Amino acid sequence: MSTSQEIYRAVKQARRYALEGNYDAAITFYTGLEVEVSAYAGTLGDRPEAFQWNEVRQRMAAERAVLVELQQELAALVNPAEAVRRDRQLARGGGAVDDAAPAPTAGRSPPDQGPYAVRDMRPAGGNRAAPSSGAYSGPSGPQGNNRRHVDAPPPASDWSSMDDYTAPIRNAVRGAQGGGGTSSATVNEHLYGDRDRFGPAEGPAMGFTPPTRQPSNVAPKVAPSGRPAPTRTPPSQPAQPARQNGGGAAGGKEKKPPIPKFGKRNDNIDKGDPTNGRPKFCPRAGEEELASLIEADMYVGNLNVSFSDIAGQEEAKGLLEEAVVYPILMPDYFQGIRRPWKGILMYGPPGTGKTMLAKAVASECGTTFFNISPATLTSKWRGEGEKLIRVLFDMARHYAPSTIFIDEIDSLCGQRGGGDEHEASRRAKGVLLTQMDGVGVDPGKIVMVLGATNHPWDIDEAMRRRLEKRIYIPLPTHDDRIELFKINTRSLRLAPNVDFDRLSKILDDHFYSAADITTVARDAAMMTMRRFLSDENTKKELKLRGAEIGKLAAEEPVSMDDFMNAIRKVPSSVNVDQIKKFEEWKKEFETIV
Ligand SMILES: Nc1ncnc2c1ncn2[C@@H]1O[C@H](COP(=O)(O)OP(=O)(O)OP(=O)(O)O)[C@@H](O)[C@H]1O
Repeated sequence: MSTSQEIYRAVKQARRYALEGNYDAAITFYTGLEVEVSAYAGTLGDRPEAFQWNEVRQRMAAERAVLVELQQELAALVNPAEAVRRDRQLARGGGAVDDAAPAPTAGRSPPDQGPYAVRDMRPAGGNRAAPSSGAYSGPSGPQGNNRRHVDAPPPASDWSSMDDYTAPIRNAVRGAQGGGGTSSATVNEHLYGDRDRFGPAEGPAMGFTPPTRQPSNVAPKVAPSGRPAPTRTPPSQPAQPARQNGGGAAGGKEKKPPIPKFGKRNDNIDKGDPTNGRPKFCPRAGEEELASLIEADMYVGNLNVSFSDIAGQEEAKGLLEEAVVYPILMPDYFQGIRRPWKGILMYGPPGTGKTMLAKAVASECGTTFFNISPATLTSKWRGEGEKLIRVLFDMARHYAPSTIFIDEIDSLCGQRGGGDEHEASRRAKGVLLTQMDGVGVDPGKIVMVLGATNHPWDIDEAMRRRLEKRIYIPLPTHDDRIELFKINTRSLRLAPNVDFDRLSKILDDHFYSAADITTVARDAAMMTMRRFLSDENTKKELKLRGAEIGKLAAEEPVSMDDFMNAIRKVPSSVNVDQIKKFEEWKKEFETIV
């Protein structure tokens, strides 16, 4: 077989790998071919064929450069750190960093590979031929075989098909480079119709101000497989993605789910549908499981907690209203210097209602609520934590306006650098910080990060800075305790001697949390049953007349003594030292309002 035929076949194979997206294999092929062609041309001296082969080698190098560029763009799309690196490089005026393949040097094989051995990076199980079977093993060049005649390369028209393979993606890449935005964001827009399809790149480190834009009415096109299909439209003809919610007038705004008036429940919300009628989030291939894990912790609309269920905490409610609810209700006002806070931290002793407040906020303003525990992010998914966080923020943006609630945020973002800090959780933390930097970038997609902690002093400085608004959730006051007793005994019959004011005074200076008072009320409420069952005869009849006895016990009023006994039995779960520590931290770190 002639050299030209072998090389021609090998180029076709390289292009096939490129078409399949197996850029690693294609680049390796090209690199090997360039070496071989260069060596062969060198043996031809001054013959015209040598010139022709050198031209072919240059063409191969150009095609390889396109692939290297594509590979870097794709890496940047999925990896914010890579995106930052690329953006910096582009800002410096550099082109693609060709670190994926060495420059061809005659007679030298690519590093770490046998001549032209191909490392297949494609996922296993796909419809593909084993690359090793088709790998180009080098032409029977002058070094290896006796060459009987000099081959000229095939005619130029035969080499022209590479463009067909990569044109759509390359157009998107070029559109990005010429489009004025971040390259990865613009590529996202061209390919997927959504600039932050894979989450924004690192904010401040990029060295540019991310452009603000109107709320997106762009939905990714959905391929039959259920995954978004690339919008293969050249930059001159911007993609026209399908409109969400079944269409609407051109240029119309995205139809958002109705936002209930503050303080009222939104009964129109479809509680059975976590997407609330919106197009379902399409995870990237391989991230479906992570997306469904997050979906399990995702709620829309009414979470059955309203501000009126929460006793006291009036100041905290007011601050949360201003920090979370109003920006959603008045997005145009909360722009520029008034932009919503990146993150809000609720801190205070345990059982003071931090979780309830987060749920009430989400219920009151109809946001999508993601209740993520650090355990989800770090334990089972150790190593996947970074991806999980990125998918979480992707989903939060997709279902915006959203609230991401991270309870015990200190356990995820504790003081860094300790020797025992697991590398994976250090990386996960880094991704969380980066994503938080990106939440305020798009005013059309409000995502609030609401953290809660009982140990604010354990939160590291980087996270503390991003949790810009800090709200102390203190122990209940005298009046709050009265309200707590009232809320918790709404369904009970109370004896006329029950005096909540007196009970609250008894608890003064004893550091009872709201949860402690709830336990006291619950315990008191059980006293009527205990009284009934202290009678041995009634106890014996329980199996026969259980329902009837239960009804009688429920009708029995709960007395003041019941509450007093309950207080004796239920100790407070907070002590004076803890309160002092909170107040010191508050003095040092709480935002002044
Ligand atoms: N302000 C409140 N009003 C009414 N009930 C409350 C209040 N605070 C706490 N509770 C009661 O205490 C329980 C625990 O509250 P919640 O989980 O919101 O507290 P937390 O501050 O998040 O606690 P932790 O820090 O331990 O997670 C609630 O289910 C509720 O019964």
